[in-house]
Amino acid sequence: MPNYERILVGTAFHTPARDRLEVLEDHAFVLDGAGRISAVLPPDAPGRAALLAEAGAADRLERLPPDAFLIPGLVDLHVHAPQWPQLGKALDAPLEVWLQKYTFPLEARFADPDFARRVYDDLVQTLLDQGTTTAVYFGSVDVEPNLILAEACLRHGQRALVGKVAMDDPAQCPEDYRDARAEAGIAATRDFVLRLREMAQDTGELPLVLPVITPRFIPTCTDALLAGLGALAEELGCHVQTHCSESDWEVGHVHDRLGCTDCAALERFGLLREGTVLAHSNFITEADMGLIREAGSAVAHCPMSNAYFANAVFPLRDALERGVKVGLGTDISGGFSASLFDAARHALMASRLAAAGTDPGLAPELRGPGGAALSTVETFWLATAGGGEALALPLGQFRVGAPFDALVVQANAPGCAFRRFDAEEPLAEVFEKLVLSADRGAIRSVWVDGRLRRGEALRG
Ligand SMILES: O=c1[nH]c(=O)c2nc[nH]c2[nH]1
Repeated sequence: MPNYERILVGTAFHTPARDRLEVLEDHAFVLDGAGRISAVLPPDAPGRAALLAEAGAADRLERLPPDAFLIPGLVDLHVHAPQWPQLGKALDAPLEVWLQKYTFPLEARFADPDFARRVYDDLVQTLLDQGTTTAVYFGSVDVEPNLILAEACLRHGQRALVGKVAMDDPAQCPEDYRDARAEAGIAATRDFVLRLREMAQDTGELPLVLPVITPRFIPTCTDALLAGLGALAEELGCHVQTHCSESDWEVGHVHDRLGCTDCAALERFGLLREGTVLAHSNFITEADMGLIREAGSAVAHCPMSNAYFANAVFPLRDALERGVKVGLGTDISGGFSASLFDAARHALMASRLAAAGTDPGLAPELRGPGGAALSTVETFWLATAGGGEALALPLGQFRVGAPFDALVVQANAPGCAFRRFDAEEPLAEVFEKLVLSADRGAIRSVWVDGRLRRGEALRG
């Protein structure tokens, strides 16, 4: 029998492949002392009854109540932490105006550590409450507030990748909110990566918080900064994140300046790597998809902010069929919801509109570009295992050896639309209802790295 620290027993849903739902009915999830899954035992596993009896006697057993279900924790690939105070504000402005008028001045305020502490403490707790067990954060330009953000993630137990935003081009960045020069931005990024690694090192094999090298996007970064950060990512072996091909203005800017697409430029600068997360990528070409796939990079699909800033719909089906790794981002605060469930539902709706077309004046066969819309199973996969795959980390599904990052989702919670009236309702249908209707009120507890981080412990 496996070594164990805790055992949870209940019915779980996960998607080990993009189009495959697995219902693990009445399974026992055995967790080791490091918070990893050491075994997943079906009801008829030999020796299971004795193991559960022993764990119960040792007060190490938890059983899900009726109509509660385990799912993998949600992976949000794109969050701007310092934009939390302006969620929902000013989204009618185009991207380039929104950045200069609202966003850069707000991000600059995080140089005040008290403000950073107050906002980040609230953000991390709120995202955990919404079921986001892994968040990939853009921070701000100054180093210290990003360490405050990392510290909040460690304290509350949220898995995170945290990036110091690098931006140095005086033509696109405010005087008082940018890296002074390319060399200064590279040195500050190095300092941040090393200090964060030191802060997070004692949390086991896979540190709870990782650094991510974060050139904001090509328009705000000089060539020297982009090349220097590419070399630094290689030297330090870091994840990378940036925005890519996100709007007509942005794509035009890159083309006029560098004579190529964002992806081609990022590849040249050494920034397309395994574990690179490219937010948006709405205008990527077939050749760009090949570059992303070959590099092992991934797209953070952000359907909410795309609806405001993109002027187009991300070609999700095409990207998936060409083998591009894709996960989801809320894109707080270009996206107006903190919930990755909302992001998943917006991805589903965007894919349906893209598939069917939107012009009622056209005959149905002429209206849409064709291609299949997302299924509910694929939508859930994007929010969980797709995010893990994008980060090249063992997240988003219940696999032996993986950290136990999970949510207990309760049907019939007061005030919540995820309902179940019929105990005979097939579990695959309950799963569909969960994906499309569960919200904050249905999330009963949140586990990260095998530890309960939010909500209530269950009884053995
Ligand atoms: O949605 C976005 N939010 C941002 O903060 C940003 N910066 C560059 N491009 C961006 N897009």
